[in-house]
Amino acid sequence: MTIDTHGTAVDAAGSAPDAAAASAVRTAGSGRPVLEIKNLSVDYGYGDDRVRALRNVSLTLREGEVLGLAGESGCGKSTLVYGATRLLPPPGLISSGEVLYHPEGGGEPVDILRQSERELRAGRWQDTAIVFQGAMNSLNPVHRIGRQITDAIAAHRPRTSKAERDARARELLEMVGIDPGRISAFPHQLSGGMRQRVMIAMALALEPRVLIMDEPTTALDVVMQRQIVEQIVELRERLGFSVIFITHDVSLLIEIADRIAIMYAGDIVEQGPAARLYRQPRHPYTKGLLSSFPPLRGPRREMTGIPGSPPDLVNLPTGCPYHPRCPHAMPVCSERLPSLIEPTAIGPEPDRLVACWLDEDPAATVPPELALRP
Ligand SMILES: Nc1ncnc2c1ncn2[C@@H]1O[C@H](COP(=O)(O)OP(=O)(O)OP(=O)(O)O)[C@@H](O)[C@H]1O
Repeated sequence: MTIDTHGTAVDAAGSAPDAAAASAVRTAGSGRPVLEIKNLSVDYGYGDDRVRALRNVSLTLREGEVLGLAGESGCGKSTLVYGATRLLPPPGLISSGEVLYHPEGGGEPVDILRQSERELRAGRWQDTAIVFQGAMNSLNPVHRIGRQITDAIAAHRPRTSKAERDARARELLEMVGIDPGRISAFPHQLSGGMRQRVMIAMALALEPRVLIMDEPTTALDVVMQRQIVEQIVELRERLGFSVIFITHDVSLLIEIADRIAIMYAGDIVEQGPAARLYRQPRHPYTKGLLSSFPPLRGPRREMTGIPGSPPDLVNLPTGCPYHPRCPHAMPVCSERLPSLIEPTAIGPEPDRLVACWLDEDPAATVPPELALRP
């Protein structure tokens, strides 16, 4: 057992048995990008009062992977996926960036931010489908669930016959664990978990390559959460789509994600393979998050949480926005914003990016007594 530069215990083989076991059963993606978000910035409102919800965020989703996006409430997780899919509610405004969608078969990527409304509509559901936060409440209460699924299919595939659409709706219900005999049920006749499964069935109706799920299980009890999450993972392995899974519960992501990106105050502060990120979190904020949620399996960790609260996005602190809460803050942290780069202080680590001065410049490491206190 060794202790890394941030004081995290790692075993000699560099493995965390619990998380590694969970990730071993997952299917690895091809590694080819399917969605590339580049330098995306989003503000809500204008002028000095604007909320700087995203600042130059870059993130790549690869074919066939589950990419987890975690961070405290208000850090910009939803804004990132709604911005990337052009579904931002007003007064959200994209001020810069591009979002490249790589079509199946390796054609030229298209920039979603520059597509016409018609092109966007064609791609929605077919290329990228989203299950929104609280989606189960967006089913129409006066229509049977079967009709709501077949309407979604008809809107994109008008040439299909009614019989084909009905058969597909039954198949989709079965796929998400609902008895196809319930096709004539109204939403109020189903439990919350079943309604959420219907929404997932609708999202999968046109076999999208990318499925975005924004806190898909938050409103459900833990048993139902677990069942639905397992189902999504199983469907992903069977159908091969890529998933962006948003949650504030990083422990859940360790179980289901191939890679995890951690957001803080409108930016990504760390990303890497799920098991490695769990075993050896590099950014102090990632460590704080990990100590805020009990692990679902494996040895217990001490739950300490993160002192303080996230910054006001209208008046961000100078330098690294986490420095006022960071137990390792140094003078440089309040002066300059660290870039999201391969951690050089410990030597390059495959597929890991960190935005922290501790990892960027070994010479910047100072004894604790000289560290800047909040
Ligand atoms: N319509 C809006 N008008 C003004 N500010 C907004 C609006 N929507 C979001 N914001 C702000 O943008 C920031 C990012 O919000 P966002 O919902 O993307 O965060 P999140 O990480 O998804 O949070 P949660 O986990 O609570 O959903 C927050 O500070 C929020 O207050």
